[in-house]
Amino acid sequence: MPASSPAPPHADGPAPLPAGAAVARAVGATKVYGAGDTAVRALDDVTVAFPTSRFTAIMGPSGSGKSTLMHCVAGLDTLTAGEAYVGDVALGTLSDRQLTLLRRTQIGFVFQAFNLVPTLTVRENITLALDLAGREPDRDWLDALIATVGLGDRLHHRPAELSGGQQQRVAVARALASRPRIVFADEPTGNLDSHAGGEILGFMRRAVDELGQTVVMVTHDPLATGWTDSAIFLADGRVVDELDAPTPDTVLDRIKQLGEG
Ligand SMILES: Nc1ncnc2c1ncn2[C@@H]1O[C@H](COP(=O)(O)OP(=O)(O)OP(=O)(O)O)[C@@H](O)[C@H]1O
Repeated sequence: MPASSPAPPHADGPAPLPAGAAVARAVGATKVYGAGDTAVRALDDVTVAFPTSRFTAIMGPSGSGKSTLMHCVAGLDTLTAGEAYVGDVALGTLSDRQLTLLRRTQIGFVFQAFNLVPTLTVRENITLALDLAGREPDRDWLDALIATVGLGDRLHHRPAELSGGQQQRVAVARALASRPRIVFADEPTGNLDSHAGGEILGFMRRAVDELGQTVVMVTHDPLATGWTDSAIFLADGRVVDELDAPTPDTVLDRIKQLGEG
């Protein structure tokens, strides 16, 4: 696949952002679930930015607010206070319909469960969202994706005929098919063995390096963080640390320090 400059969003989308600009960000993000004695402050004044064409990990102990942060920045959940932005659009100003449209056109999702449609082929799964939106896939982009996924000979298979790792590669290709501005991955390797997990992480790394994608991944796994450009650490709903060019060793050290702190 040819190397390319940072991927402009799909032709229907907004103008490309300058290099280093934040594709998505949260400013003073606070999320409280419930009320009164049982209220849970899942996010407590979080300010973070996810720069374009970077692979960022969100780490932290169970219950620290990782998924909540991702869901609020991706427009799947709303904040109690503060604001989340995709590009320069403040999500809190959008109607439900506008939010759905923004998610559909600008954001890709990968979840721990692969969520493929069992009756469709690999190729149909990859282009499903585009087909539903009546949009023509960008052929060169799709070819590059399919080559990167390495499933060119499986395009007419159904998900049940693939291994878990292969199914997740299809799910990642599906998330990238519409050339979203940003891809959010929630524990994408959680259901995979370390070999298949490494393949998925390598694939997302290539999507960032070669296709200019922006990827944000929630993970518990220090090994997975080694594939990313930076790691943000949450604890009790707050950002407590950030690490550039993380390695499994530096991440483990940091987790240990945070645990002792
Ligand atoms: N819908 C909800 N209603 C009430 N409380 C919630 C809801 N979703 C999350 N929480 C609470 O908010 C806090 C943060 O949860 P969140 O799922 O964001 O953490 P996490 O870091 O992603 O955890 P894990 O690693 O276990 O997935 C937790 O205390 C959780 O119990």
